[in-house]
Amino acid sequence: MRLAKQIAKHDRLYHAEDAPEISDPEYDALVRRNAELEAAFPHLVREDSPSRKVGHTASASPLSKVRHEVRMMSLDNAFNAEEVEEWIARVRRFLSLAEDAPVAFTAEDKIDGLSCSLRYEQGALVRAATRGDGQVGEDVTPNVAHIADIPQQLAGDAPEVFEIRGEVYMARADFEALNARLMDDARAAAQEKGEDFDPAKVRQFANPRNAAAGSLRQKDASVTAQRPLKFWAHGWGAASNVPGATQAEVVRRIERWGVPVSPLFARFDSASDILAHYETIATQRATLPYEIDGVVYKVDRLDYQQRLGFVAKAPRWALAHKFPAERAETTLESIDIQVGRTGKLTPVGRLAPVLVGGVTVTNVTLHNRDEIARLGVRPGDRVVVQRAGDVIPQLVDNLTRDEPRPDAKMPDFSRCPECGSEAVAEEGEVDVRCTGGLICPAQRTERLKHFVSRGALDIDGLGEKTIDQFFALGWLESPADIFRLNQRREDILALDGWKERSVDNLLASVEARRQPDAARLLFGLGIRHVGAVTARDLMKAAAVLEEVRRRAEAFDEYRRKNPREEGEKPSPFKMRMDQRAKDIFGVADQFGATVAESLADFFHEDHNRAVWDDILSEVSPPLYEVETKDSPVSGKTVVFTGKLETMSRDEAKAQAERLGAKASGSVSAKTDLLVAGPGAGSKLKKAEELGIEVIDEAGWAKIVAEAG
Ligand SMILES: NC(=O)c1ccc[n+]([C@@H]2O[C@H](COP(=O)([O-])OP(=O)(O)OC[C@H]3O[C@@H](n4cnc5c(N)ncnc54)[C@H](O)[C@@H]3O)[C@@H](O)[C@H]2O)c1
Ligand SMILES: [Zn+2]
Repeated sequence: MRLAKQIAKHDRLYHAEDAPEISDPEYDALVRRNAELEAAFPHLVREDSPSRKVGHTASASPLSKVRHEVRMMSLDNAFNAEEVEEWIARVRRFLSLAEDAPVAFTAEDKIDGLSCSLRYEQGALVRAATRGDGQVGEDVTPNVAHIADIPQQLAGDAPEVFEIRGEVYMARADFEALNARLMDDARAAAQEKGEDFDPAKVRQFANPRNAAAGSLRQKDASVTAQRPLKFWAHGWGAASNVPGATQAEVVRRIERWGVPVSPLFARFDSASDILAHYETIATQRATLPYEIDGVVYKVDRLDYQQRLGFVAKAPRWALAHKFPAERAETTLESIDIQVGRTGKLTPVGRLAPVLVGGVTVTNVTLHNRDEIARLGVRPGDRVVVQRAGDVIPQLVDNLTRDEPRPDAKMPDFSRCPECGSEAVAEEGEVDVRCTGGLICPAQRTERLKHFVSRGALDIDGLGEKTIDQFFALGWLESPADIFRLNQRREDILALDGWKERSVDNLLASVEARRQPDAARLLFGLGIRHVGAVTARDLMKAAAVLEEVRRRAEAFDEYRRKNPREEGEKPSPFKMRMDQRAKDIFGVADQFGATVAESLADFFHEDHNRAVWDDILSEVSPPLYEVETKDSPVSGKTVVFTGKLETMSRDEAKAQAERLGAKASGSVSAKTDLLVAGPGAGSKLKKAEELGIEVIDEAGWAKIVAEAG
C-alpha cells in the first residue's frame, strides 16, 4: 500500500474510530519515512499529503459539525536533543536574532488525550468542539458539561470571545477502573441473558487516550457523564482580546479564570533550561497520575509567535519533544542472512519501521540460529524491539510465537548468500561460516588486508585504505592481483595522492615479496585455525606449499572414507581423527583434527584451489627451511612452562626454533632445558627430579639476545 494511504488509514482508525491497529512508535516511523521521502522529492508532495493534514475529518461522525474560526493545529515532533537544538536554531534564523539575543520558551508536559476547543463568550461556555481535521470538528458541548475541570462560566473578567484550547484526558487509575467496569458490565449482561461469557470479546480501551476520546465523542452525552474525564488548557484559538504579551502570561491568566493547566508548566530563559526541564519531566513520567508522551516547547513572546506563523499543519513556534519509546512493537517482515568480514553468517531481522529510542529501527540482529530458535521467531510475527541508549536494537520478545506459520520463509544457513559457497558450523559451535574465503565478496578486502599484514606477507605501503580503494576500482579481485599491480602503474599514478615515488615504492615492496616465506604465505591465506605458528609447523614438515595441499587432500579423502562409525563414541572418533591428522601432516604436539579439517575444507572448494594456483603462478617461495642460528641451544629440546611475562608462548617457541632448538610441550628424559615462569608446577617438579637444567624467562632472554 502506498505510504500516504497507509498513514491515512491509521489516522482514521486512531482519530475517528479510537481503535488504532498499530502502536504510536510505528505510526511515527511511517510519518518520518514519508517526511524523508518528501524532503528528497519535494515536487512529488501532494496536496493531500499526510504531512499537511491534521487529525482526521469529522464528516462520518454522528455528532454535529463545528467549523473552527481559527484552525486547530498539530505539533511538529523532535525525537532527541539535537533536533530540539536544530529547531531553536531555525527559530533564531527565522527571526534574524543575534547569536546572544535571549529567547524565552515555555515548557510543559505533552499529555496524551484529545484536543478540545472551548468557546467562551462573555465568560460563558457556548461551544465545545473536537479538533477533527483542524478546520471542522465535532460538537461536544453537552458532553463536556459533565467534566468538572471545564467551568461553564469563567471566573473574573473574561474577554468578549475567548477560545480556550487544551486536552481532555483520563487519568491512569480511572482508565484502569473503566476497563474493569466494562468487563464487569459485560459479564453481568451475559449472566442476565444466560449467555456464555467470553472475556476476549469484551471491547476495552487500548490506552487512556483512546478511552478519553471514545468517552467524549459519544452521541449520547449521558454516556460521557459516567466517564471520569479531566481537562487542562495549553493554548487558545479565536480571541477578541489576548490578555498578555507572552505565552506564560496568558496561560496563567487562563488558570486564574478557573481552568486547570499543567502543574509542570514553566517558563525558561534558555535552550539548556528547557532541555533540563525535559529531563525532570522524563524522570517523573512513570509516577504521574496521567500519561504523557513528551514535552511541548513554545516560544514565549507572542509577537515572535505571530512572526513565526505556521507551516503546513503546525506552528513554527512550538515543538513536541517526544520521549523515546525504548521498547516498541512491530512486525518482523523477513529474516535475511548477512555475511561478516570473517565469513560469519548472521541472521538479520527486517522490521516494519518503528521508532525506538528516538530512531527509526528497520533491522535487528538475531545473532545466530540458536537465538532464532530461542525466540521462536518467523517472518510475520509481532515482536518487541528494545533499544536503550546507544545499544544496538534487540529483539526481546515474540508476541505471536504460538500462531502457526507453516509458510514462513526461514533463512538458509547451509549456503553463503554472498558467494554461494557451502557454509559450515564447527562441532559444538553455533556460528556458521562461509567457506568461500578468498572468493567471497563479503570477506575479500578483509582477507586481502590480512594477506599483506605484518605477520603474513608484510608488504609495505599497501595499507588498509589503499586496499579498499584498489578493491573498489576492481584492481584487487584476489591476492594474486597484488603481484599484477605493476601493470597498473599508470592507473595508480592517475589517482589523487599518488606520486611517481610513492607508486615506485609500493611496486618495489611488492616485488620484494616475489619469493615469499612459504609459512607466511600459508598464514596469509587466512585459513581458519592456521595461525602463524601452525603455518610454520606445517611448512617445516612439508617443505613446499604444494605438499601441504597434497596432505590436506589426503586428509579430506580419509575423512570422507572413514566417517564416524555407527556406535563409535565421539571421543574415540576424535582421537582417531587427531592421530590421523598428525600422521598425515607430520606435525605432532598441538596439531589435531580441527586444523586438518579446516585445511581440508579450504582445498575442497574449487574456488580456493583456483586462488591458490593463481598466487603460485605469481610467486615462488623458496624451499622452506627453518633458518637456524648457531646458539648454545642448537639441537637441544626446550620446554616452556609457567607464565611468561614478556612474550607469548608461541613467540617463545618461535625463538627456540630460530636458535635451532626443538620446542616441546612435555618434560621427558629427552628434555635439555626447562624455561620456567611464575606458577610453574608439575613440569618444574619433574625436570628437577630428572636433573634437567632449569632457567627463568630472564635467563632465556639472555640466550636469545646473545645469539643475536
Ligand atoms: N497508532 C496509530 O495508528 C496512530 C495514528 C495516528 C496518530 N497517532 C498518534 O497520534 C499522534 C499524532 O497526532 P496529532 O497530530 O494529534 O499530534 P500530537 O498528538 O503528536 O501533537 C499535537 C497535539 O498535542 C496536544 N497537546 C498535548 N499537550 C500539549 C501541550 N502542552 N501543548 C500543546 N499541545 C499539546 C494537542 O492537542 C495537539 O493537537 C502521534 O503521537 C501519533 O503517534 C497514532
Ligand atoms: Zn561467502
